[in-house]
Amino acid sequence: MVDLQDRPDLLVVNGTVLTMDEHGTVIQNGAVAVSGDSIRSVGPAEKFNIKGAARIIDANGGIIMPGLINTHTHAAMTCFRGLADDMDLMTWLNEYIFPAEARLSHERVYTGAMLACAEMMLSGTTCFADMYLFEDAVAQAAARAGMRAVAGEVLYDFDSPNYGSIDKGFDYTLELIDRWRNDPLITIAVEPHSPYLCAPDLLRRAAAISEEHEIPMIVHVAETAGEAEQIRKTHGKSPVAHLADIGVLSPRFLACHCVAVSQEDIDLLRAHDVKVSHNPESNMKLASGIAPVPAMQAAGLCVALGTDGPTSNNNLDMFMEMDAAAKIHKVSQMDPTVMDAGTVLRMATIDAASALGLGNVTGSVEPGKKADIIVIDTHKPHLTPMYNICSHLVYAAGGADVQHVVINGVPVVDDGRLVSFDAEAVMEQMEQIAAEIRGLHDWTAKRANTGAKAGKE
Ligand SMILES: CSC[C@H]1O[C@@H](n2cnc3c(O)ncnc32)[C@H](O)[C@@H]1O
Ligand SMILES: [Zn+2]
Repeated sequence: MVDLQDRPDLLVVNGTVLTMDEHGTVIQNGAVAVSGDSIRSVGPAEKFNIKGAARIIDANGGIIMPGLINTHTHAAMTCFRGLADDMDLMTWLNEYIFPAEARLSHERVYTGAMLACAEMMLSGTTCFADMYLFEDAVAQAAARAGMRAVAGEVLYDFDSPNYGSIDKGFDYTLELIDRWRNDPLITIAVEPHSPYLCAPDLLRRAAAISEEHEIPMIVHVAETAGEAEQIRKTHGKSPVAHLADIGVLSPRFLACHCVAVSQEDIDLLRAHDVKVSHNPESNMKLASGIAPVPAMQAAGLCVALGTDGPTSNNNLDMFMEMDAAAKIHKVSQMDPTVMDAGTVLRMATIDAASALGLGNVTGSVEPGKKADIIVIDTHKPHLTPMYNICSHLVYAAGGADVQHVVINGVPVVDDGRLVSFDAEAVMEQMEQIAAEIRGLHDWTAKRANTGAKAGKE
């Protein structure tokens, strides 16, 4: 018997536990005991006194595993999902997204982020890293929803609709750090947008804050070849070499995308122990390219997964992201052995936690870690039979198969229903925001994706 002197607050039983610990331990008919916000013990079910638990979650023969971690998104961009698709990054940003974002407010970002939290929790994501405007609203939304989040206000060289000039942007970031310092769910990061929108001085100031407060620094890096070209023209080197030269790379630096990087760039990233967030669906949708992830992993880099914002993906489902990550590199290298399912699962769990500096907090089902746990219902036609758990999770399962979600010891999705807040009310508020956005412009006049040319409309 596992020594459970006190009654656990929660016992998750009757499932296969995929721990994602360093040995890749899988426990058939396992159980996980939770006390307060933390995992107390993990093992075969027969070692637990089931009657002793205050609350029981029955996994019903399914999979008990760590919650998925989305290492790069712009959650509140749910406000603009589907507003503009099928165009390149710069057209999309300059002609559609920036004009729409000029009307953002704290309240709208809060609603957009709440909606994103509902979508993420229902599809098994327990933690996300966010970069956006009015980021205090995102932190408030995540805390209210009961989600773990790493949140950072975007910083760039021009005036922001939130804080105005860059000095105020740094003040805003420092206030966020102060306000959320002891929060159980929220970590603040410093988040300059990218080397193409941030001068070296801004990037150095951000790096100093990251170092002083020991918080992540999250930056878009080498998302497209066009961006790399622009940096080469301005600074005479690649975006990664430029960042290394100005002295801002560190183990706390999370570089998002890293599509347009060379082997020398990869070696530089490794030398500084920089972490990478890979966003394959966004990179495909915006035709940005394919990040050389197998080469990064071969060099020993920690590469995690992220969806990017819900306007460039267009969903926040990490199961779909895992599927895409596993397949895109196979076809690009014409080699089906690259990016196997187990590797991809690590990128969405334990490697993602490490990339965010949360490796001791979350990302695996192990005693002492916070109880961020999901249960997958495998009693479904598309998951029967199950020869290999990792294979099913990456190639066959979807967010809709998530049955239970526990974050920081609190059940937030129960039998497929969100229980931590009223998602219906948030959807109604979002419809009001959308009505105003629709009224801003004749968006459809510019849009190329109506299918009209093909005679579909
Ligand atoms: C990310 S918050 C700041 C700013 O960036 C815009 N943005 C959204 N997605 C992307 C992307 O993939 N690359 C670069 N910039 C992006 C967002 O709309 C905000 O204005
Ligand atoms: Zn992004």
